[in-house]
Amino acid sequence: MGDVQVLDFKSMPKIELHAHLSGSISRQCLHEIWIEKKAANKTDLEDPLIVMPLGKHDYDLETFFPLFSSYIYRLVDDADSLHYSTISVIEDFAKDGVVYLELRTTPRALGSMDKIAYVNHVLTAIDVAQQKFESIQVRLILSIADRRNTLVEANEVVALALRFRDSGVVGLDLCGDPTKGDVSLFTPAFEAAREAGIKITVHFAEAECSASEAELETIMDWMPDRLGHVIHVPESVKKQITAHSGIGLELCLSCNVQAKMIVGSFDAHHFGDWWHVDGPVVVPCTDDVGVFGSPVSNEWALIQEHFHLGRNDILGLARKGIDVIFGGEEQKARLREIMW
Ligand SMILES: CNc1ncnc2c1ncn2[C@@H]1O[C@H](COP(=O)(O)O)[C@@H](O)[C@H]1O
Repeated sequence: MGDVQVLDFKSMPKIELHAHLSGSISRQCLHEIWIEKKAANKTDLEDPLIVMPLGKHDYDLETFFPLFSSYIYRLVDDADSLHYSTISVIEDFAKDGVVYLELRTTPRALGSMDKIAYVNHVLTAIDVAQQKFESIQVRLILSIADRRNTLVEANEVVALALRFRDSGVVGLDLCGDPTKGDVSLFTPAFEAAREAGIKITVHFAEAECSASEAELETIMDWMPDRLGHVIHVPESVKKQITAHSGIGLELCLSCNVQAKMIVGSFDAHHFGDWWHVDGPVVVPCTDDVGVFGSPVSNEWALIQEHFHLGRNDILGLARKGIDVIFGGEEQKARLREIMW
């Protein structure tokens, strides 16, 4: 396909289904929050532009997860910064041409704000942002974000998803450092979610240590609607996925390359194995654009460059993503109208 873009990927109306809220905050936005807090004597953290310099995106799994506990969560730690950063993230996606966004976040208790209030604050910020940036519609997925959580903690997230299901929460996610924990502990929580009709997406085979057949079988038994990353998948499980018509695969190219989660670079990404397979639906996603620095328009440009998809392949693939959103029939109809 050469280096001529077949499409203006920024203008192309796009879907984004795998974006972690705290990892999607731009460094500029973190910097603005820091300036305000510094002036009000509310932080002793260093400037985010020093901690995470602009242009630095080569975080691997060892350096990536501590960014949250050691910095981002300590800066975004109250209602004002949560509100401001959520709106900023949505603005960035809207300006990149995303017309439907499923953000995901881990309910956190922040000072006097409990987890219920956290979800409420994020949903309020989503409402405000949707009014301001009319081209984008946003729904929320709640994450069980630490594989070391207890079943009680996981059940708490399921209860929150149920509580807020009529206010914009559409699904449940399992994420967190793949080198930690035993996912089978969460089976009752995911079974309860499924029985209640909550859509499920799970980080799947992200690292070799989280890709044992036992772990992947456990997750497949939860009957997830979508899988995230899908990297170290043994042949037997690949067959299972292929046979599962309509399962969504949220593939995050830049994240996987930057974090060295795959061997080799973009050309070696498993997007190449999956995008044309009948049955599963591949959706290119950013994961943590604030960290890895590649907006979803750029993910599409990388796909065109490295996998040589033509205009019709790209538009067809982008439209197929509509089938695996969690946002319901009304959103699907809207997207079928506006996507190219
Ligand atoms: C390599 N990619 C990834 N793999 C697994 N978990 C990830 C992730 N990227 C982000 N998170 C999870 O999302 C949280 C931040 O957003 P929220 O505070 O929830 O909005 C992180 O703490 C991590 O648990």
